[in-house]
Amino acid sequence: MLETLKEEVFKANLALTKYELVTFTWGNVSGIDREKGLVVIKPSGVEYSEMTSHDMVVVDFEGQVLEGNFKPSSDTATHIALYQSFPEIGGVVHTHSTCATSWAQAGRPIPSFGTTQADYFYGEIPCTRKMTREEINGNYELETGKVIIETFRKKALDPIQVPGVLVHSHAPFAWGKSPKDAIHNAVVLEEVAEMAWRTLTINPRTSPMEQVLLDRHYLRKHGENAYYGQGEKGSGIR
Ligand SMILES: O=C(CO)[C@@H](O)[C@@H](O)COP(=O)(O)O
Repeated sequence: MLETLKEEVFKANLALTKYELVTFTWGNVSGIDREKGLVVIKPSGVEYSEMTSHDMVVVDFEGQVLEGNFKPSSDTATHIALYQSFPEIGGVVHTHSTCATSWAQAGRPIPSFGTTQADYFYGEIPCTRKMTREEINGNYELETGKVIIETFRKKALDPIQVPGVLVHSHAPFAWGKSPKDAIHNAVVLEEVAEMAWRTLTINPRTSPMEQVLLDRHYLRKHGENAYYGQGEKGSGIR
């Protein structure tokens, strides 16, 4: 079942190690088949070096395992909540990458200080509120998804324009049109988290970049008038 998507999700999970976004098994990637309404996700706690594409787990929107020899990632309910609320996304990544996680632990959004971030995120990378005791002791992973969605709704953010978030006291989630695209955004998120930290170390009073520069960089790579790269006008960066 869903062999192509399994291969795609497996390769994306391996990319987490290639880009040094995970320690041990602290991360997961999933992909969705929107037509079938099924999600393919990494098995929980299985070493990346031992994993094969056949170990990927197929779940439905209720989190029921339809195929797979392993239990799905412990974060499956968060991934499903994001797929349900953000209908345009096709892949989700969760990591505990060092710099992005440090911002999440500090409970601070990552300001848009420069064009590296502006090329991928149309503004700051938000941080959720702290989760309540009831949320943590309840259906924790589902509630994690809900607090992300609440953050985007309250700030009126478009998940396509801002393809990632920091979960307070936890770590980042990123997403994209596909599992590969989500990995791309997770890599950028970690890079800009480190750059922002260093920027504030050099100058604690650094202000966010000018809106005109943010617009110029984001919009030349995304949207109908995008012109960056080799594709047709409007095809965007990837
Ligand atoms: O945050 C955590 C654990 O606290 C998980 O995201 C991480 O360890 C990955 O778990 P899975 O192997 O995907 O179940």
